[in-house]
Amino acid sequence: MSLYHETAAVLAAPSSHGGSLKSRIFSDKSLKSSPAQVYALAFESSKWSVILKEVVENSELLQTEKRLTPALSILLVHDLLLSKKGIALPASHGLRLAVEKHKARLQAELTRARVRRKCATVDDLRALVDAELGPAHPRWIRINALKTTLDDQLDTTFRGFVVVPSIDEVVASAGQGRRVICLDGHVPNLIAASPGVDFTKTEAYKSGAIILQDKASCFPAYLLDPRPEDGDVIDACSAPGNKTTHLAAILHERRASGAGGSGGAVAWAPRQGAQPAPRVLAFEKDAQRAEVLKKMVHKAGAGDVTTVHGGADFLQTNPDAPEFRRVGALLLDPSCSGSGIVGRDDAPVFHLPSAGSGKGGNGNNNGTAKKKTTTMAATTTNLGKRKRPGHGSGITSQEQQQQKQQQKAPAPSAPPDSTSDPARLASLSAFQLTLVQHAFRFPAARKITYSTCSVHAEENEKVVLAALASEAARARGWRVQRRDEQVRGMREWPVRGDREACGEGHLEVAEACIRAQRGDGRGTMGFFVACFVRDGKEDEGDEEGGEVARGDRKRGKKEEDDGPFVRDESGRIVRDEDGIPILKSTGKKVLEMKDLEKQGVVEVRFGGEDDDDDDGPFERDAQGRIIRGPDGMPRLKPRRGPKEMVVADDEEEDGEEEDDGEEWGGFDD
Ligand SMILES: C[S@@+](CC[C@H](N)C(=O)[O-])C[C@H]1O[C@@H](n2cnc3c(N)ncnc32)[C@H](O)[C@@H]1O
Repeated sequence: MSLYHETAAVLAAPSSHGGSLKSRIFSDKSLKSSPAQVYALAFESSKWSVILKEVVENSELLQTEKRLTPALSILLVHDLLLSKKGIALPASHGLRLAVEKHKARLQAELTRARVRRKCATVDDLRALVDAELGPAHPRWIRINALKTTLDDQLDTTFRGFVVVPSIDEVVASAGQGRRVICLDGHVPNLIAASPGVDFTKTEAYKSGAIILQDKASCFPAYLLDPRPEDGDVIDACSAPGNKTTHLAAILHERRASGAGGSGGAVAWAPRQGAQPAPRVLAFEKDAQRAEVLKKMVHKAGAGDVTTVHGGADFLQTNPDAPEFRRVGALLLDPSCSGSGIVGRDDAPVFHLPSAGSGKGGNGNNNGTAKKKTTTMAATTTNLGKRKRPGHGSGITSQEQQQQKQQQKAPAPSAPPDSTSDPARLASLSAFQLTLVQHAFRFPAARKITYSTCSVHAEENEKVVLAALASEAARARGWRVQRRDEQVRGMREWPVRGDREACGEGHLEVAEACIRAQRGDGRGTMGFFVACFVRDGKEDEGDEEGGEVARGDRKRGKKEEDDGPFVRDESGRIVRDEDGIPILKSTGKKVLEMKDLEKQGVVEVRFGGEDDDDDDGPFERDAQGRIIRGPDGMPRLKPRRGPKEMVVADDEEEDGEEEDDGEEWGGFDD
């Protein structure tokens, strides 16, 4: 069967089986054509189908060529008039001949359709069609610190890309054929690149030096902020492993920079020369998915620091077992409804021409569906939800593979398109709550992130509130990590939890929760994350684990007594926006973010959204390159004029910060 017949068949299949258009195509083992080609043709033709329907109807193609079906006519006319390569069939193929002999007439109808829409050129018309799809989604690329550095990647993979200061410019570049990148202002080592640029062919991608990972999906590991003195880190629900490798990369950077956290001391490796270095313990219940996880861990170079527990149910672990006595942090990213990614793969409506209508039929359509339109989409694709695929060349099968891996896996038995089913939501949230409560029981644990790619409060804020109210939380002193305690990028991220879902009595919890919304211009998918912390007066674990944890905190306490810097109640050094510790001697006190903003001491700037001047909000060196901190985070320019930061001379000169290995933490509290 030809590409065109296969694509027409896919578009005709009922969407109630197999999920989105993309997942149906890529999971269809019977396809002879490349799934990427089928998807690109289906998507692009659907995108143009309102216009092509007019062209086909007004040219009376279907009346003349009886062999053509309405779906085939749209697909073939699309390629004839709009694809650079033309119809992908041999020159003598009957279908190709049937359409090509009407080329002049079809071309003339396309011109009329363009003029009706007041577009001077086909490119203008293309821009109009693209604009109807809504904002494009940037390509998010995490630089894998286990294998490379941001600088190396800027010099290699991204050589020739223009660095722009805002995500808006990245998104806009989609329709301009430009190759631009923006260094993310919230998550270190993260780059947003022009939509549609295919990185899967690059050496960096193949070697694991760069990882395609949505920005929001980078929040949990960054928010958890694992530090060597935290000990081992559990990733409870790991496959395919993006967050696992992110955790490993952060730990690696912390160790490489010799930086500890609040106390500045590296607790594990150097201690009496005997303690093993902290590890990431990655659990994955599904044995098949665990294989993907293992591959990903290996490819990312995280194998040395990661232990994969494949086919292992995290809920069956015994938190008091000796192997977990050093677990100080956990990342929980359980199966969820996936409602935050619903629509990500959906195609535009596929409009079909009527076989009976001729000139004058729908000639005045102006870009939206008419009542008379036969929309196969009503039964074939999810209506109204749109997503552009890889721009231009279409999405590749490798990309698709990775995107599929990156998607939250619904519970294996879950039916597709059931992201809002109340019974399923209830069962998912019960499972999610159990998971959090289980994590609370790890004796040396001090911080836990909980995340989903769901938009439903039932799986998000409600789980957090229920977990906080549980006996397990109260017994061990778990609380939510407040916004002002979070790492800088997360503190400054503006989209917070659902206040209504939290209720008047829990607005601090809502503020502590972090959300990301698809389609709000920030370029992320729908996502949720919150962090639980405890201060550690309660249970400290078994003898050895407890002893180690106590040792670490003692060191922290000593530094608190000795050190010259202001610390927060968790013992972390309080810093200004440039990462400069605040001296006790200056008398500055810890303030709420809003107070700091009001006073102009802290400026909340992210992703270049607040672009001060021509070259963006970041500091640059003499060559114009953006200056970054050791964690890869671009350095923000200091405020100017009356908002200028006041930095006391002695703070700048004080070498103690770097001496005690605090440099890394410069941007994170
Ligand atoms: C949302 S996905 C995790 C995505 C992953 N964190 C990432 O960023 O690449 C959830 C995973 O948790 C696994 N899972 C669900 N319940 C589990 C359990 N009780 N123990 C371990 N893994 C579990 C699922 O099989 C699925 O692979």
